[in-house]
Amino acid sequence: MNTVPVVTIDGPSGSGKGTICQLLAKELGWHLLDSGALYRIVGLAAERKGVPFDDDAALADLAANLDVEFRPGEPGEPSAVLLDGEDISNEVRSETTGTLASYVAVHNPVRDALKGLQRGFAKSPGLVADGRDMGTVIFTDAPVKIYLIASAEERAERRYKQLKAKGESVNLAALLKDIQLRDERDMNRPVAPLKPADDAIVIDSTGTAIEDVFKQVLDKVKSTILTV
Ligand SMILES: Nc1ncnc2c1ncn2[C@@H]1O[C@H](COP(=O)(O)OP(=O)(O)O)[C@@H](O)[C@H]1O
Ligand SMILES: Nc1ccn([C@H]2C[C@H](O)[C@@H](COP(=O)(O)OP(=O)(O)O)O2)c(=O)n1
Repeated sequence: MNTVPVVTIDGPSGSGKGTICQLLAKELGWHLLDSGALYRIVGLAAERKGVPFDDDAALADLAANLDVEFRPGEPGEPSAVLLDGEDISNEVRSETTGTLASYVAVHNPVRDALKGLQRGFAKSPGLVADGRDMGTVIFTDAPVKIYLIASAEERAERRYKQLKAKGESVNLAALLKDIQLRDERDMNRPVAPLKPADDAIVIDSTGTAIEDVFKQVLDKVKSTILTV
């Protein structure tokens, strides 16, 4: 039984998990687990080391022995990610790496290899956990579970604006297609598929401002955890 309070926020790509998790962790002064970053790092490491994406044993070995370090960034900035001592922060967050992550994430041995590492993030005073299976597999007894969704069209638009702001050349139709393919792979894999936990609160953020989504989540956390 986990005595450290955990809030899980799961959902598809572009639903706003990362944004809401960062705001919440900052507001509460809690730890943050970006579980997607772990799958991204395994995907990137596999590509760099030439490990085939269907070799689940070799991928799991890679996941279990990652030489990875997270260095806290400036206030408001994401932390830097170092793989084998090299700063890979930019590659880790690219759309291509998100796709690689969703390929390695279908393998049960890879997911098993990352379980202990993820659960180790639950430290006092609390944890906000961002991912696909935080509420259904990793932190099943979390007192607050949120499942964040938005239409695929709006998620693609959000990504388009985000990448454009970073100066990347992007194509909206291609982004929508990528999002739909990733949804399909994440939701239909046999192990830990993306779906709401039975006790999750589903929030549809389509057409809803970030501040309003955050308020809904914070109200729920306050009424469930912070009053007991
Ligand atoms: N409710 C919202 N309305 C509009 N834009 C949003 C909303 N939530 C998130 N965004 C924007 O969408 C982009 C993707 O959000 P992010 O939090 O990275 O999603 P995820 O972690 O689920 O992939 C970011 O640029 C973010 O600012
Ligand atoms: N807990 C998790 C987190 C991510 N994954 C996989 C599936 C996702 O498509 C990729 C990338 O996840 P990530 O949350 O970083 O991606 P988005 O920011 O939502 O685009 O990793 C997973 O299987 N389980």
